Amino acid sequence: MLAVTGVSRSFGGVYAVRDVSLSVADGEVCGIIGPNGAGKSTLFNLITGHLTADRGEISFLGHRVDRLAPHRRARLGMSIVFQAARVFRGMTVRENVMVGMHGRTSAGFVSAALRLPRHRHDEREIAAQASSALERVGLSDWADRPADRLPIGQQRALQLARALCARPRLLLLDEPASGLRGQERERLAALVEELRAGGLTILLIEHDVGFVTRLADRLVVLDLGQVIADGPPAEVRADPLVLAAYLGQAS
Ligand SMILES: Nc1ncnc2c1ncn2[C@@H]1O[C@H](COP(=O)(O)OP(=O)(O)OP(=O)(O)O)[C@@H](O)[C@H]1O
Repeated sequence: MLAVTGVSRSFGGVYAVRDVSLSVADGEVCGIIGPNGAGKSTLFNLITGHLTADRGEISFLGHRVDRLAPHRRARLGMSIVFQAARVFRGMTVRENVMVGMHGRTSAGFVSAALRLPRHRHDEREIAAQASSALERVGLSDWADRPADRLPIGQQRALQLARALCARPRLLLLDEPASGLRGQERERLAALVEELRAGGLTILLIEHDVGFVTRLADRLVVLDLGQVIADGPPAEVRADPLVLAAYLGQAS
């Protein structure tokens, strides 16, 4: 589904990502881990299109995407949940999910402004899709409540619902467990497991190695911008190179 081949990116002459290759198969959950400064965020942004590579190729569903803007990659089926994403205040949970879906409907802005029948049909369609996404993430009971009252764990679930509305082929999660503790983390892990069981392909970068080990079919480990291990989580975690890279890391 996704193939990254020989991708490099440097800042001020220093490599953040160097000659990285990895692939994600259909239905797979792939985790990218690595110590601080390893290049995880840079690689994530290269895949989403928020950064461009100096060298290398990125293909998604058979299309070369490495020169495409983020919204064009999104249109092909990449959907991102950003780490720092917030909910919109003053809106309900359902409205938060519906926002952003309007641009994707067939009727468009003019018909929306004039409130033509097609627009009303689209509105119903959008509301139905939002409800189904909220059900998928277990937020149905919260749909009509103010989004900013949600606990942080459920705000993360809301962001997932928003991403699912785009019917992604590949879901990209940026440190989904950050800021979550105990039960909230468990709930999010269970949710990602459910999405995986439903056949969704997921790529996540994560600081919390325990969280990602449990969820991923495969782990790719970066250190100093390069891939130092790639394989099943249990194997990768026992790899001497990986253990050495994490040695002396405080977190
Ligand atoms: N916009 C930038 N300008 C200059 N240097 C950058 C930029 N983005 C990243 N870097 C550098 O590239 C290297 C990799 O950073 P990156 O943020 O990708 O690592 P990371 O693995 O995500 O780290 P962390 O876990 O701390 O978030 C670091 O040395 C960082 O300082």
